Order: sequence, then C-alpha cells, then structure tokens
Amino acid sequence: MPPINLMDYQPLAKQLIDRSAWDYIQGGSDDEITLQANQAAYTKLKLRPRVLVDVSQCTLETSVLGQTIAMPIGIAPMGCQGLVHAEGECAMARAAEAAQTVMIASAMANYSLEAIAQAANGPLWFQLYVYRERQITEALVRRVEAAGYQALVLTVDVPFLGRRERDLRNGFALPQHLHFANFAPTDAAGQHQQTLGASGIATHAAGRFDAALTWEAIDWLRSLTRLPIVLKGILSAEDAQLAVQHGVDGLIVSNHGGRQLDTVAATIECLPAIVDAVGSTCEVYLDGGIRRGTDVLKALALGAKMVFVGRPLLWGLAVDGQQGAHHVLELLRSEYSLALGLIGCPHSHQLNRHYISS
Ligand SMILES: Cc1cc2nc3c(=O)[nH]c(=O)nc-3n(C[C@H](O)[C@H](O)[C@H](O)COP(=O)(O)O)c2cc1C
Ligand SMILES: CC(C)CC(=O)C(=O)O
Repeated sequence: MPPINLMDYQPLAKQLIDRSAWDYIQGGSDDEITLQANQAAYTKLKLRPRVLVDVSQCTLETSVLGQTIAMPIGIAPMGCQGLVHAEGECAMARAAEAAQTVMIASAMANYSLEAIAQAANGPLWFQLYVYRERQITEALVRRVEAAGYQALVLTVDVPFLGRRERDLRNGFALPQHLHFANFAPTDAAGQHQQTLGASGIATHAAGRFDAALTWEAIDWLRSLTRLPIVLKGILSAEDAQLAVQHGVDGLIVSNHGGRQLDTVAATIECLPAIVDAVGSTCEVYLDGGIRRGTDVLKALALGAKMVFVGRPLLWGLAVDGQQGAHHVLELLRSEYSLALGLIGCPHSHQLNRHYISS
C-alpha cells in the first residue's frame, strides 16, 4: 500500500536512514516541547464551515513576492539533504518545480547553490545565515543573485544552535562523504568533527555564525542587494514591526521546527498577533508542524500568505527521491483542496478568521 498521507512516509523513511542522521532530522532541542507543540496546536483549533457555497472550482493558486505559484505550500530550507538521498537538494528542487511551488534552498546544503539552480527552473529562494566575516555572506549574496534566485531568506533564530540532545548523544557530524558545498573547507570548519557529547553541526555554527547580529545587519543586507528579503524565525509582534521598519518584504513565523529555543509557543499560536502587527505592509508566512491539508487551511485562515513544510519532505526524498518529495507535496495539495471545498471557501485568498471557531 503506497503512502496515503504525510505521516505514512515517516516509518518508511526511518527504515532507510542511518540512526544518527534520523535523530538529527527528527529531533528538537531540550525536551522537544516546542517540537510537539507545533503539531498539537493544530488539533486544538476547530474549523467552522459554511455550506451551500459553490465549491465546484476551488483555486489554490497564489502570489508571493509578486510571483504566481500553484499553491500556498512550499519547501522550508533544510541543510544536509544529502543525508537522506544522494541527489539531495537537486532532487528536492525538481520536486518543487514539478509542483510549481517555492523551494527555499539552505546555505548549508550538500549541493552548491549553483548546482541547485541548474537542476530545476521552479521558483527558488535562498536561505542564509550571516557569518562573522561579513565578506563570506556578501560573496554568497553575489552568487545567489548571479544564479537567479528570486529572494533571500535570512534566518534570525540561530545566534547559536539549540541544544539538540539526540545529536549530543550521537556525537553527530556530517559524514565524510558530505560537505557544506557552498563553502570552501576553511569556511566550513567543524563540519565533520565527531565527538561524543558534542554536535559537529553546533560546533560549526558556534565557530562561524555571527551571534552579535542586530537589526543593523538587515540594513546592511538591504544595502547589498535588490532581492526581496524575508526574515525567518519571527515569533513576536514587536520583532515583526521592527522588521517592517527595516524594510523587509516578508516574514516567516517559525521556531525552526522546535530545534532552537525550547518551550516557545507553537507557530500557529504566534501567527495572529504578528499578522495584526504588520497588516498589509509585508507578507507573512509560517512553518512548523504542517502535516495535513487542514493545517494549511488554518494557517491561511489566520492570515499566513503561504506555509512551508520541513521534515515530511525529507521523508519523501528519502523514500523515493524527487518523486517521493513531489508526492508529499501532491498529497498536501489534494488534502488542502478538499479542505477548502468542505469548509465552503472556493478560493485560498478568501480564507479568514471566521472559518475558525473562537
Ligand atoms: C534537518 C533539518 C535541517 C534544517 N536546516 C535548516 C537550515 O539550514 N536553515 C533554516 O533556516 N532552517 C532549517 N531548518 C528548519 C526548517 O526550515 C523549518 O523551520 C522546520 O523544519 C519546519 O518545521 P517542520 O519540520 O515541522 O515542518 C531545518 C530543519 C530540519 C528538520
Ligand atoms: C546546518 C544547520 C545549521 C542547519 C539547521 O539550521 C538545523 O539543523 O536546524
């Protein structure tokens, strides 16, 4: 029996992935409270359908940062996709193209950003961290522009990597055959450093990512490029307003899939206040815990322009490469389309808070 929903992919992928890589992918920080909360929060929200509405032609198409995409569901940035499939991020990019939606390629990919851009023609955004040596980040931005990416996503919730205890217990690091392909070996120090009780990835981040980053960095990035800038990792209305003041084009309400500060609220719980704080001044997206079409519907009803999905796409990639990741996207698309019909709202962009019970 082939998988019929996203969660069906989880046990299939687990059988295929090395134990410590599986823990790295699945895990969260500390007690994984936020990791669990992201999914659990959707079960607490109840839907409120309308009936006798013509839903014979539901449309999922939407526009983000001025670009039309087939559905409001995209691929969250995830580093190290070579851990689950030899074609890694290139296969993922082809899956995004086939589904006509956005993939956010991670700076910490195992294929170079140029290779990913060549692999597929779909909408591609690029996620970056700001390195202590600003010229490393600047050089990356120039390459991202030259390769034709359509937006920059700056992740702002990783001054340090969260304490991921599964990785500490496993002494997790990138296996020798994989590399942070966007960087020269000197700029990727620590990537293979395997020490029990430590995480090679956390060591790498601590040595390179700039923990002194402030809002000034957004102005710096803005001065560097004409590409739209999206901040990923916003959880408060105050930061959302500051982001708008600093001229960003979009925000991703994200707690990094429960991998950074544990016990922060589920992203769907943070969303309404952020949407209220920014109004129509910038686009608001969300990630974390999206596993069902009804989750997508709830996020859009509460004001998200689109959602991004993380781990389930890695499960799909592990099981069947490009086809597996594409199937995950198609499953979510059809669930979401059905949910729109059943709630009596034919068009994604007409969703609003009245479709959620108060
Ligand atoms: C294996 C893995 C690697 C990730 N790598 C990155 C990354 O390089 N940059 C980033 O901004 N977020 C990264 N994230 C966080 C995701 O972009 C996203 O916020 C999160 O996975 C969404 O939650 P979900 O997995 O419940 O859908 C990673 C997540 C996972 C599971
Ligand atoms: C290579 C890591 C920094 C990627 C990441 O953000 C994560 O594992 O959550």
